[in-house]
Amino acid sequence: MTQVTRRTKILATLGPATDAPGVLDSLLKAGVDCVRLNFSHGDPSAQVARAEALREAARRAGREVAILADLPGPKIRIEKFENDRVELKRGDRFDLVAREDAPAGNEREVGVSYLGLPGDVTAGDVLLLDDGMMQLEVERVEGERIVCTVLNDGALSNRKGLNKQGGGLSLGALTPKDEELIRVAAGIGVDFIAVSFCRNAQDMHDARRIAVEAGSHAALVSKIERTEAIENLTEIVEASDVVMVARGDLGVEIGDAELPGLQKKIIREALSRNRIVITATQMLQSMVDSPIPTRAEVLDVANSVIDGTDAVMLSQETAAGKYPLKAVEAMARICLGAERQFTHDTDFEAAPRNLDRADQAIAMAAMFLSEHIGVRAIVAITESGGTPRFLSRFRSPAQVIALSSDEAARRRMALMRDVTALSFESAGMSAGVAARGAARMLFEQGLLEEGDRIIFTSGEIMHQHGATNTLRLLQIGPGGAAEGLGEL
Ligand SMILES: Nc1ncnc2c1ncn2[C@@H]1O[C@H](COP(=O)(O)OP(=O)(O)OP(=O)(O)O)[C@@H](O)[C@H]1O
Ligand SMILES: CC(=O)C(=O)O
Ligand SMILES: [K+]
Ligand SMILES: [Mg+2]
Repeated sequence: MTQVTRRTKILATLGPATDAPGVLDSLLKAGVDCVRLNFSHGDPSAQVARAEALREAARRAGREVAILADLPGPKIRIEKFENDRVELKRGDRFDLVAREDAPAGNEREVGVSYLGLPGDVTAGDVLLLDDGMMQLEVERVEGERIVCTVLNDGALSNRKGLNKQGGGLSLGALTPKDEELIRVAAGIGVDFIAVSFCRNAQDMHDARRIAVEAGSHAALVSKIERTEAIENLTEIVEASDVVMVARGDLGVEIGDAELPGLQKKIIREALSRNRIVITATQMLQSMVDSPIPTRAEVLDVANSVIDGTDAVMLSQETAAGKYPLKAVEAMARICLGAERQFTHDTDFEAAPRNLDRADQAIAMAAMFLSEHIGVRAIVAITESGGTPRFLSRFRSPAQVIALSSDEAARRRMALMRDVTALSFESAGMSAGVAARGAARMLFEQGLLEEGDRIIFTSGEIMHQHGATNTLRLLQIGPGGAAEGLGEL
C-alpha cells in the first residue's frame, strides 16, 4: 500500500554530535533529506571528512542525500575560551580584544575575529552575541580593547557570532575565505552552496561565477539575514535557486518583532518567483539539551509548514546537541502532523501568471487536472528537475514523483516540497513507452497500485533538456500495466 510520505524536507547540520558512530545512519533513517556543512566552524578538512562519511552512510541506507555547504560570510565572531565556555553575570565587566594574537578567553575577556571592531563601535552601543542570547554594552574603547558591561546572566562559548543592535557592523558578503571555501565545496561536489549575509543580486552572481569556474553545478542559496537583503529581496530571490530565512542573524539585525512578518514575506516571494525556500534557526532550540521540544517550538515548525516553506533546518540541535536523533524525529513528526491537518485546495490565485516556458505551462495544467479529477501522483520524467520545480511551487495536495537518470539533478530536488526524486533510465524512449515503463517500475516499488490514476509529464523523446511538452492521463491496470484513462 502507498504510504504517507512527508512532504516538507528536513535539512540537518552536521557537527561533533553527528560524528559519533551510528548517529549519521540513524539520522538518515529518520528521514534527513539534506545535510548542512557549516564552514564557520572547525577546520574545512573536518567538513570534507563529514561529506565523505555522509556519502558512505547514504550508500549504506540505499538513499540519496544532498549536501549543502554554508559559507562563513563576513560574520564577526568571538574567538575561543581557555575552557571552551564561560558563565557571565549581569553587571560584570567583560572586554573584547581585537588583536591577531589575543590569548584564549576567560571570564574577563575574549578575542574577536574582526580587528576593525574598535573603530566601528562607540560607548552606549549594545553588542549581541550568540544570536542575542548574551548582550554587552560598550563602556569605552581603549585601543584594541573594547571595555563592556554584561547586560544579562548567561553563558558564552567558543566562536559565537557578534552583531551590533540595529545592524551596521556587517562588511562585504564574499570574503577571500569564502571564495576559497567555494572552491573546496566545488571540489567535494556539494549540491548547494549558501551565501551568508548576501546584500544584493551581484553577491549571488559573484558566488555563482566562482562556483562555475571551479566546476560546480551546485544550486545557490541566498541567506536572508541582514537589512540590505530585505531591501533588495526581489533581485536576490531572482538571482538565487534557493532562499533561506536565516532567522538567527536576521532577528538580531532587524529585531525579533519583525521576524514573523518577514518569514511569511520571504516565503511568499520565493514561491511566487519559483524558488525553493528553507526556514532556519532555533526551530527546536531547547532540544540541544532536552529530549522533547517545547510547545512553542512545535507550533513554530508547524507554522513554517503552513507558511509554505519547502524545508526546515536543524542547526545546533543536530550539530552539537545532546539529542540529534530525537530532534530529527520531532521535526518529521511535526511536519507530518501539520501537513495532515492543514490540507487545502490548490491556490491557483497565488500561482505565477507570466508563463514563459512550456514545462511551466504543462506543470500548471497538470496541477489543474490533479485538483479536478483526483490522481494518486503526478509523475514527471525530467532530466534537470525543471518541471518538478514548477509543480512543487504550488502548495497542493498532489504528490510529485520526479524520475531522472541524472543523480546530481535528483539530489538538487532534495529540498523541493512534495517531490520524491527517483532514478529512472529512459534515454531515447518515446513519451508513451517511457510513461508505461515508469508506471510499471513505480507499481513494482509499491508506490502505485492497481486503479491509481496518474498524470505523466515528459518531453516527446527522452533526454532532451527542457523539452517537457506532453501530459497524459493514465490508470494502473493489473500487473502495473498502464492504460489510457478514458472515463473520468
Ligand atoms: N562543525 C561544528 N563544530 C563545532 N560546533 C558546531 C559545529 N556546527 C555547529 N556547531 C555549534 O552549534 C552552534 C549552532 O550551529 P550553527 O550551524 O547554527 O552555527 P552558528 O554559528 O550559530 O550559525 P551561522 O554560522 O550560520 O551564522 C554553533 O554556534 C556551534 O556552537
Ligand atoms: C542560519 C543562519 O546563518 C542564521 O540563522 O543566521
Ligand atoms: K555559516
Ligand atoms: Mg547567520
